[in-house]
Amino acid sequence: MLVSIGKREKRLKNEKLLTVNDLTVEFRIGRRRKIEAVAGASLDIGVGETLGLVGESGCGKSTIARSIVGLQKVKKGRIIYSGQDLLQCTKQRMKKIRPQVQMIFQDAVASLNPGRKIGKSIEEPLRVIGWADRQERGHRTHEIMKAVGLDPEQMASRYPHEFSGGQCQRVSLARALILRPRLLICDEPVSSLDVSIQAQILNLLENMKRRFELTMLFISHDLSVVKNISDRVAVMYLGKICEIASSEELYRSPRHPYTALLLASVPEPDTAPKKQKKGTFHGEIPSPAEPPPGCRFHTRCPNAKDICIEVEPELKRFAGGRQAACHFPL
Ligand SMILES: Nc1ncnc2c1ncn2[C@@H]1O[C@H](COP(=O)(O)OP(=O)(O)OP(=O)(O)O)[C@@H](O)[C@H]1O
Repeated sequence: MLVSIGKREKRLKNEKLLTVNDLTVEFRIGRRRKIEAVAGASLDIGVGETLGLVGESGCGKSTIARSIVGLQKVKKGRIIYSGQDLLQCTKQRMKKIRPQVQMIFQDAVASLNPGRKIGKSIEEPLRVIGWADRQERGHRTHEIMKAVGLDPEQMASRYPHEFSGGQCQRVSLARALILRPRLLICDEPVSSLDVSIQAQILNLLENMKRRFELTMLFISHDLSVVKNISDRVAVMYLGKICEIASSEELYRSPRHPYTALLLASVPEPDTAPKKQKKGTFHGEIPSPAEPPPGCRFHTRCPNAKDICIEVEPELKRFAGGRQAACHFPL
């Protein structure tokens, strides 16, 4: 039987596993222009917590995720994992930490080698970190395939093209979990799947979270997906975090006008009684190459005043621990 991570020390829920502090990531566009895809973002995730990260396409969600797993060069900031700054660690230290922080992506099919059998793909991370014993690798592969709902006898020797999108996402989850990570980053893991399959994968993620005592960062542009799976939610706009609150509070009473408009723009299910729309966005998202001064949201904010154009609001903490970066919080 697959042994869960029960032996790990039980930690207090309010202990932070990950703290991202003032993270700034720049991309060079052509020879002269630069964009700040992430502009001083800060967030933290408690041990055993699921933090949702939402925002419109291009706001910097994936760039934060890629920075945490070391796939992205960072200009400035700190990424503290279990008390250690990942941006300052020695190579030796990073070799130990990397297996503990794993990521799954939106396009699971593309993330698999089409010429490699599924069983071998799942086993590969163990080989990479130096597990020499073939039998042990095989055993763990077998067990993790069962855990994610893939029949090892039937499926280990098949190729990715024989699998559906949902099954490929199960395979990438198995590849991530085989290393027994503590932190799992899910970057839009269900966005390309049919709605019925989305529910299955979300349930699987919840089960795996309990079974392996995972801490999760769950990224999606879809607020309804994030709502159910997250304990807390961070909202991002144009490279900045504009609000962080418990999932329940954020959806019940958003404090940042951007969050409120995002929530109002979620389409009602066909069966829901028709309500009057609470508000809609006006204007386009500005280019991250030329972000507006002051509050980056002021060009689209229905409540903007002069100060919003001039002074950038800080991410302030309110009673109950929720945070919002707005001069006139709702
Ligand atoms: N390698 C790159 N080179 C140049 N610009 C990039 C690169 N990667 C991302 N960007 C830009 O950085 C910004 C943030 O991108 P990012 O992918 O992090 O956003 P996102 O919120 O995850 O969006 P999506 O949901 O569409 O993936 C965007 O303007 C994007 O075009």
